[in-house]
Amino acid sequence: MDVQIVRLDPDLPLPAYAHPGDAGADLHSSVDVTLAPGERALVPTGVALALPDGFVALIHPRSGLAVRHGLSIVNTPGTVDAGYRGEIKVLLVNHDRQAPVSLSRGDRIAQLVIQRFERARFVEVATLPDSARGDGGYGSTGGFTPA
Ligand SMILES: O=c1ccn([C@H]2C[C@H](O)[C@@H](COP(=O)(O)OP(=O)(O)OP(=O)(O)O)O2)c(=O)[nH]1
Ligand SMILES: [Mg+2]
Repeated sequence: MDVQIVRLDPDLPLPAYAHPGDAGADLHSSVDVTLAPGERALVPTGVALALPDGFVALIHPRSGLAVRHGLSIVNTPGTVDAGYRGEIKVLLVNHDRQAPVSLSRGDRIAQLVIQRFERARFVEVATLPDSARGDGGYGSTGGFTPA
């Protein structure tokens, strides 16, 4: 599928899939930034998209940065609406308790997953149909015993 993209920062690479079959295209930081433990920052990526109607782009964290540095995204997954024409930004957070995380311009900081979605027409009813789960949730099926 073609998706129109504008490079707001001419020297940065476009988002790219690392391997055939990957769901996420990596987004690059357009700035150098250091996050202290617990700190968050809205990091620009230097690109803007025009998604076709019926599609959404979700901004997911990268697992390697999460494992190695405790780096995640506050509002994960971030939602990029089809009608949004502004710069895509990533709200990074450093969850590490001790170490700051330094990112350089050009680093791959997050990944963009483009999906189709359904638009609901909310039909109000007095009662919902029965289901096997009912209102059970939040661990109703059991969990695990921590070691
Ligand atoms: O991580 C994100 C989340 C959002 N956006 C952009 C695209 C999205 O279409 C727009 C609005 O996002 P969202 O709906 O999550 O934010 P909101 O707080 O509801 O703001 P608004 O009132 O503008 O919808 O901001 C990003 O660039 N990165
Ligand atoms: Mg919104």
